[in-house]
Amino acid sequence: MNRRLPVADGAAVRRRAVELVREHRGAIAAVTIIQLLAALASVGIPRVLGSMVDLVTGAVDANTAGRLQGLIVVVIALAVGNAALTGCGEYLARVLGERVFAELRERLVGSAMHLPLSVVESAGTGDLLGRTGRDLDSIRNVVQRGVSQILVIVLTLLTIVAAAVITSPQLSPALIIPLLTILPAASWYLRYAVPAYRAMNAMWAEVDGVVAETADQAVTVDAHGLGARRNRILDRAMIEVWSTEQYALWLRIVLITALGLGSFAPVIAVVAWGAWLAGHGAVSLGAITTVSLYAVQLRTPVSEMTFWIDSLQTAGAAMSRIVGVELVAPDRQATSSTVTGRPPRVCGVSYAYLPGHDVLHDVDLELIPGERLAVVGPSGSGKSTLGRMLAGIHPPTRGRVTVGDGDGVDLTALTEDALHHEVALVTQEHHVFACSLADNLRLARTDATDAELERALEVVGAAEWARGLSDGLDTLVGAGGVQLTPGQAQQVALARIVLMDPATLVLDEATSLLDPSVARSAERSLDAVLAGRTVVAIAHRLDTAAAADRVAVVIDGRIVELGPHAELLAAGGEYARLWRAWVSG
Ligand SMILES: Nc1ncnc2c1ncn2[C@@H]1O[C@H](COP(=O)(O)OP(=O)(O)OP(=O)(O)O)[C@@H](O)[C@H]1O
Repeated sequence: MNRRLPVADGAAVRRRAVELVREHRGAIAAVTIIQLLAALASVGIPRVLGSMVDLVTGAVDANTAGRLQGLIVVVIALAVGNAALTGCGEYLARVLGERVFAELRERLVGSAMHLPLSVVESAGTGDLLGRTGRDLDSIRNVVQRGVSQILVIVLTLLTIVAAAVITSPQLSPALIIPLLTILPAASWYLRYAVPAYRAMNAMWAEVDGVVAETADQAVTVDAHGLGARRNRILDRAMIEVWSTEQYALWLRIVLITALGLGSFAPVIAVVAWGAWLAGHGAVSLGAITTVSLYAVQLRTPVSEMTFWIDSLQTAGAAMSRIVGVELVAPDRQATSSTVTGRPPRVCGVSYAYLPGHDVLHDVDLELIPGERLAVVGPSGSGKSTLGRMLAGIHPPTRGRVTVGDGDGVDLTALTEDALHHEVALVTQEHHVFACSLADNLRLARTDATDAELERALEVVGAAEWARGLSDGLDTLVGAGGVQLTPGQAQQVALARIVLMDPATLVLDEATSLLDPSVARSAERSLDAVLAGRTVVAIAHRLDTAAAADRVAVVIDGRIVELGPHAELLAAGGEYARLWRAWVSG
């Protein structure tokens, strides 16, 4: 079942925006004051030009030329002041925007890193990738530039309207009334655009998910000839994206048309109404010049407003998906970090990936310190799920998995560091991240020294090839760097385990996917890592079980047999049956 990550509602997004404004109120106030001064300088220019018109159309005397020169100097000073203030405001706004965007990005990555695994698995990686990629990109421009631009637009509009009223109360209605026609168009647009953009982003996430999953599982898709089916799924998703994009485009066209009319109408109305008033001697030519220039000045912020209203809607929809990631409730609460004694103990544990569908039923299992326990059973019986419970990856739906003496501490009550010191899971996935070898290893323990990294590589038999790398531990590995072989990648994964130094290890078929020549050296590396630890090996190959101290047989989510290989064989039950089937090939 695919359950998407939550999407925050408008109130939660507004709360987050208010929080951001509060955190950066000093910088926002500085930008606002500077942009307000720039807007005042800008509306001052038409006012002075109007005075110049009045000066030359009025009675000309000996002082007129001198006064004209003085006004020209004022116009130039206002223009220079406006340019300087705008530049300064823009610079401060950009710095602020970059800072806020970086904070948002870090917070999103932090929330994503701590999402419960079960939530990510159920939502699909596409949804999360969409939020950390496309959604973050959609808000980038608005946060980095938009906030200051919107501030400039609002301040410019308010200052122009105020200046028009002050210049000529009779003329200003011709500027204000046509401008107000924009409001119903904008509010109509906002009502329909937000849900449309939200749906569009969700559909894009679907497309991203299908593409990522197909690329990720390319070998399986190829092997089973699933290419055509995957294409059909992608086509269906793209058709839905296309129709939502088309609808959003139609909304945008209506808005652009309305704003275009709304920005042009004041110019015509001011000139026409001004001509009528001037004919009746109610206003001067200078006042008409000033207010007409204001009407022309309005056109730029109004047309820019179209762009930013649209960007704000996309960003608002993206922001609700980004804030949504923070709303996922944690599946654990770290309360205790010190544990001593016993390895994990499973008490009455049941687990359901989907509510009401238990895949483990009331399981009890007590590990003996230092033992090797093999978990065997048919495919789908719940072995891996039990392994994940023992490693503290999923909290049990019912029951407890504890470590330590006495009553024990729930694995889910441990901090991440404390949990990794108690138990770790080794799977077949040995991802090498695109960064230095040292950083790859320090994922396990951030404070490990170079000497400790080298020792960990030594333990897993990787010291020799690591020393041969051009920059040693600082060599870039993974995509774009030195490509490690599957065997080396596994050694890196095992070296991480050495650095974590967990008391118990859960191996989920750790070496079964490697080719036999690699598997032999990998097993040697693995043996070195296992020494001195309690080990739970989830095994497909029953020779692993024969070599273990005890074997747990899992059938239909229950441990039906538990004991040493020889005892279970002699008992002639489920294990004996599995063993006979395995031996006969
Ligand atoms: N992420 C998941 N979401 C939903 N169901 C799951 C998930 N992972 C496993 N299951 C189901 O839980 C049951 C137990 O699966 P599990 O992988 O634990 O079995 P297994 O014994 O390890 O199987 P195998 O030997 O094939 O790996 C199966 O029915 C499986 O389909």
